[in-house]
Amino acid sequence: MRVAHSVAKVREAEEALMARLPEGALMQRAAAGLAAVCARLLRESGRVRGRVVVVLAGSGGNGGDALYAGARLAGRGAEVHAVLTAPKRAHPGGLAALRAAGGRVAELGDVDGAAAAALLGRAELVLDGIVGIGGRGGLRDEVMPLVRVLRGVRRPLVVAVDVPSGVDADTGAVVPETAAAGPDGEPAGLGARAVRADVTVTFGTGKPGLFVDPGAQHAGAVELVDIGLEPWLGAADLLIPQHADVARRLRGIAPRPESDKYRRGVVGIAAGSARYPGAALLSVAGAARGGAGAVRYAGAAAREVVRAHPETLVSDGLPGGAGRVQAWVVGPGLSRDEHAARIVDDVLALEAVLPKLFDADALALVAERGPQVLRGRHPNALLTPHAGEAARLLGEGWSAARVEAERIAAVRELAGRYGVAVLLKGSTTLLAAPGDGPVHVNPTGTGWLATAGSGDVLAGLAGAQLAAGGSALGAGATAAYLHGLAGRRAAFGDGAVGAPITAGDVAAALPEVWRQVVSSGASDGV
Ligand SMILES: NC(=O)C1=CN([C@@H]2O[C@H](COP(=O)(O)OP(=O)(O)OC[C@H]3O[C@@H](n4cnc5c(N)ncnc54)[C@H](OP(=O)(O)O)[C@@H]3O)[C@@H](O)[C@H]2O)[C@@H](O)CC1
Ligand SMILES: Nc1ncnc2c1ncn2[C@@H]1O[C@H](COP(=O)(O)OP(=O)(O)O)[C@@H](O)[C@H]1O
Ligand SMILES: [K+]
Repeated sequence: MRVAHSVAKVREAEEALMARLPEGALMQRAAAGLAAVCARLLRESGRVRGRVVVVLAGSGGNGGDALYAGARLAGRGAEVHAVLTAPKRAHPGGLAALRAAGGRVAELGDVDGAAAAALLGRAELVLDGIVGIGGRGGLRDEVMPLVRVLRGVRRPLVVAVDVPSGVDADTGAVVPETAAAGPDGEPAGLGARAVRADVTVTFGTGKPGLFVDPGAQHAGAVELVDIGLEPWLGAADLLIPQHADVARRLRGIAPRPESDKYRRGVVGIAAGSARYPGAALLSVAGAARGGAGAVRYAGAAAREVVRAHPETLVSDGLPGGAGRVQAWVVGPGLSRDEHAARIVDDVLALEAVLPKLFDADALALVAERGPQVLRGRHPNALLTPHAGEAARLLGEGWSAARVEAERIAAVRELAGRYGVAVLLKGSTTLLAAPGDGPVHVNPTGTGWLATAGSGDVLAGLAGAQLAAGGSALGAGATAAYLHGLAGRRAAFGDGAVGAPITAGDVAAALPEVWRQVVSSGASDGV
């Protein structure tokens, strides 16, 4: 399990630890770890000696880390150039160390467009130490010309110090660039007021913004440097499961000699309608490969379902009359007509403790009825909205865009308000349960999953995991993890190039990624 802590918790832990250490010791630990990662990255394509490293150093501790790390790399023979983005306030110790090691220093004002392009064009590695956890808002105007040049040059390896400068360390939010041209007449930027890194070397613990889009896209691969904060950190705010965590659960629900299909769990699917029969097939496809012993289908697409999945137990009535199940999935392709409303109300009338997953049209119907139909009544329910559905559930003041910009806050608010577990889908999928516990971030997935019906497969898969047992949060996190891996497997195969996939391809890839996770579960794989 990877973890992340809020900036406030990191600051508290740093203070507690610093009080026990000689002045500057913590920054030296950070800089040593940072330099070691940079040296390793440089050695992947040769030696450290003679390589051109550019350090972008701001005025705070983040710039200090970057300058000290630059000094260490210069000490190993790299040609290190620092650009001070706030020259009068650059970290004095770091600056002295870099100079003493033979590094060259320029001020931001001396490095205009052409000079910046020439310098960054020669760089093989750029250390982004403009701003770290002390950053507020997107990068300021004075550093944007440099950041735009960095974006434009033949890409050197960009290593962000602690967090990519301009990314909100707590939320992952970035400030988009305005469409207008920059102050020096440089072309209008298309990206964000933030650095885009290949690798982020973060200190002490992960920061939430490194794992949640759009911050995650700016962070690249995240490497943790241990500076001894752990004993002072307290509970994590974010958990990021890895192969080993998911493998443990999958091993736990694997069939045993005494298993039969009922003991493994039966998942019920109330999905599809005369208008959208496909959603029923895709939910059943996800459920059938999702780890339950059997799938019951109740609804208008019974005939199509049994033709495509002959192993399914089908009926065309309401879920309550379909026979015993260990978890119901309701919503994909259901429509929002009176009959759909009857189906949702029928599921809401089932035994309170029975796990129930609400997706798609069922979420719209739940939103109409209000949080009180779930809160305090269905402790094992799971909602699986995308951003638009989440905004509808949250109501006034929320839009899909706001949910996407404030995903962590949105998923927490939903779980709190409805009193149930919530899986918020999107480019970063998050899960939360009611209360102050950590939010789970799904680290798998690919943009190729943004294809019609892939959410239906996820709903079926998550329902099967619910039927197999355990908490709604655990079932949802496992389903999201497998679904993301299956999407990658279907889109990329064994290679690095993705291709379009269908939702059916995602379901078909599930057994393979299941095996992959369980067999490699001893090591952290993502
Ligand atoms: N504490 C420790 O023991 C350890 C800390 N460590 C390291 O220190 C980092 C935290 O250092 P920090 O607190 O000095 O803040 P930091 O991230 O450098 O930023 C502050 C500066 O940025 C500026 N600035 C702000 N927003 C901006 C913007 N949008 N665009 C541009 N500039 C902006 C702001 O300017 P001001 O508002 O003052 O004008 C101020 O000068 C942490 O991430 C880690 O790397 C490690 O060494 C481990 C030990
Ligand atoms: N940009 C993206 N990157 C990664 N995964 C994505 C992205 N966009 C969508 N997804 C995933 O694809 C699935 C889409 O589900 P959903 O929005 O319900 O679509 P549908 O209703 O068509 O099935 C979800 O699992 C979601 O997390
Ligand atoms: K940084």
